[in-house]
Amino acid sequence: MEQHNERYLLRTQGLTKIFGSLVANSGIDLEVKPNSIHAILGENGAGKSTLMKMLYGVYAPDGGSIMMDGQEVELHPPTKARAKGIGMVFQDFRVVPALTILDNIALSVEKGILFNRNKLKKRIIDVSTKYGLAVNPDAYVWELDLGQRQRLEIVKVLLAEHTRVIIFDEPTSVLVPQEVESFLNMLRMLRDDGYGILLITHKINEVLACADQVSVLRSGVLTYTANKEDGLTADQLISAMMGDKELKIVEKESFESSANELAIALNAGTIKGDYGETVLQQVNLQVKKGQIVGVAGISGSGQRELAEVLFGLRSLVKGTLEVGGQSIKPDVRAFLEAGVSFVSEDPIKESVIPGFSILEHMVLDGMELKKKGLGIDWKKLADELQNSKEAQALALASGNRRADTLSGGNVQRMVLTRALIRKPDVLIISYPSRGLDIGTTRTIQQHLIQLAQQGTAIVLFSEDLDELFKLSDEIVVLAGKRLSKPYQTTATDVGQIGQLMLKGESA
Ligand SMILES: Nc1ncnc2c1ncn2[C@@H]1O[C@H](COP(=O)(O)OP(=O)(O)OP(=O)(O)O)[C@@H](O)[C@H]1O
Repeated sequence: MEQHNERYLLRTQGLTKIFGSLVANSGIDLEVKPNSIHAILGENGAGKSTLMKMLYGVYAPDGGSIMMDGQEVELHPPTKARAKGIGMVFQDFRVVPALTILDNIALSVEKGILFNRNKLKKRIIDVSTKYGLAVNPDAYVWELDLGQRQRLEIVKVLLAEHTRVIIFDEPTSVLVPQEVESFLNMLRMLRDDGYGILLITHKINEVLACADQVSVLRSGVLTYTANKEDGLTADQLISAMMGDKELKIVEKESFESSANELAIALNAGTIKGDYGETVLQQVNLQVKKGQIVGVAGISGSGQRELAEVLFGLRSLVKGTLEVGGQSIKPDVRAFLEAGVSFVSEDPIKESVIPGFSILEHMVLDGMELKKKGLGIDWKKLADELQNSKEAQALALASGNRRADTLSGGNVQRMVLTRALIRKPDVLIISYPSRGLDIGTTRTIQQHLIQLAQQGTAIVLFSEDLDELFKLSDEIVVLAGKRLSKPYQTTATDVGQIGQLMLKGESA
């Protein structure tokens, strides 16, 4: 990396961004130093992504200035930011699935198609080995799981010519717990090599583990900055983020089902993946009314395919599926009518129509339509949504907001509200707290517990073992194309479930 002698690599003064009547960032003063990891914390919608997008040149600021090398710079559009040495690893990866890793990187770092394949391949291997990133240049991107795709993005940024500031937007939200430690190690290595790192995260333990400096955004204003030498603590950071609001404690009583009524049952199900490969073989899953069954497994063990079968988005190759004691055909309408709700693992990609408002999303598969003459009574729907317990608990934005103007966490709140507002008999929910700030995470967890107490059967997919243990009555584990028998949460522990995740039930 090129050496620079300034005290900072990048500095903003009074940086401001306005969307219509909303001031998303107001008067932000921020410094990125070399050899430093600067974590940015803040609740959903606080303005973190907006700030990062100005630094990466996606948005032009509406006010304030950005300095690099002692001079004011213009970073918009991103080509300018990249030329100045700023790289960004996004949450949604900007890669071409049909191409190999090598070709994807060639597209972004080489000029023209006449690049030297062997030379570039060697550079990819060298940089990925140096930072422990383990990528195979010849692998196709469609074959890669999310963690591998992220490593590709990082290699791309590192191979760009002038990179010295790297922005990571919630990088660990796509990683399984086993990958997080090596990711943090890589960040430390980058820091030690002189890079300035900006890290957006909702996970306080990650901040405590690696940040040299922390800043907190609240409602678009930078309200708090502290350095590692000042002694960072979790309590201090949480109260800087949340102010007087109290962080809820999630509590669950042990599950006792008097009815023993099965709400959803998969019997000897065999499931194929997108490419015709067998993903799960002869698996059984039974969830009673009012019960929460957690599904653990390392990513790519069949979570997505199983969840899709449980909502009629994918057919079984063999076996049967019953909802409320009745067999059901693989058709989403039938599942909705039978009282099943679904939250997919990647709502932004799979469940959101960018030009639609929140309210329009609600009626897509959530709220009952209110008729007015021959049309829909939108006003009545909007009132019903705004007054609903679910929307209020999750502080959902106003119903007329377009989904593509929402922050990532606010999209997740919309999708969760939509699934919960129907008070489903069965809820299939993947990664409920992905992208949510710490306060909202607790709210949704408590809400799921309450929903189960009112009789909803919940199948909970999560990579967060703490969350699975906190919420589930039983945990089942996906490994080696099988689903384990159910383990009572009170009679097992993280160690046993972790072993099962790695080795399956023969372990
Ligand atoms: N393109 C846009 N048009 C209108 N409003 C926007 C746009 N992008 C963001 N906003 C609004 O700006 C505010 C800040 O959003 P931002 O995405 O920066 O928040 P964030 O802190 O990154 O949140 P999260 O933790 O949920 O990702 C939010 O109220 C959001 O709805």
